[in-house]
Amino acid sequence: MTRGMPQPEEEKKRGNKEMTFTHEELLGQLSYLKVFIKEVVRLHPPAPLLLPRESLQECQIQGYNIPKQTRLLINAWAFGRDKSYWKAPEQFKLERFFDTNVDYKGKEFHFIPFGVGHRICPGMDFTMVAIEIALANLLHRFDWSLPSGITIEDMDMVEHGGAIASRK
Ligand code: HEM
Repeated sequence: MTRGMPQPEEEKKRGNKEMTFTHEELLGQLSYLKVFIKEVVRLHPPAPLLLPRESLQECQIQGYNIPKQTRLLINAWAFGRDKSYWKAPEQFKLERFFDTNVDYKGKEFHFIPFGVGHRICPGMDFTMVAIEIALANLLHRFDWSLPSGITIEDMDMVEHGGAIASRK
């Protein structure tokens, strides 16, 4: 048991006897949750095009001439689904993160849901902890199921394009 977790008596009252974990089990589940959140932001970065940038001077990138003051959008959504970096990129697969250090902190350019470089999102660490706490509480406190008659296949997670990701 960890501090803050409901005590067995409390669990019994709620008729929820199976919800007590050893410290190791809890840590295992929390690492699983972290990887789960990583996979969500890989496939669905909340700011798919990051923030717009502007070139300060004329330059050439891969043979393309980029004039001064060109507005540049970086498609982080596409990087997260690039076949040359991710195996079966369209699949939601937690395993892809199990034995690797690939992270969203701006070192790997194919995984940049919070941007990269000196304008990287300063709220990144706060956000990831906040999502983890909120999700852990929702999962712990409620029994989740789809409404009757609805299957996973019926859930359409397709997003509409735009500055902020939301479902179509
Ligand atoms: C899921 C949550 C969030 C996502 C996906 C996100 C993502 C981003 C992205 C992609 C950028 C642009 C980085 C770039 O262009 O390289 C950014 C910038 C920024 N974010 Fe976040 N963000 C999140 C939450 C937050 C929170 C909670 C805060 C504040 C507490 C925050 C504060 C900022 C600020 C101030 C910038 C501008 C940084 C700069 O231009 O120097 N963000 N964020």
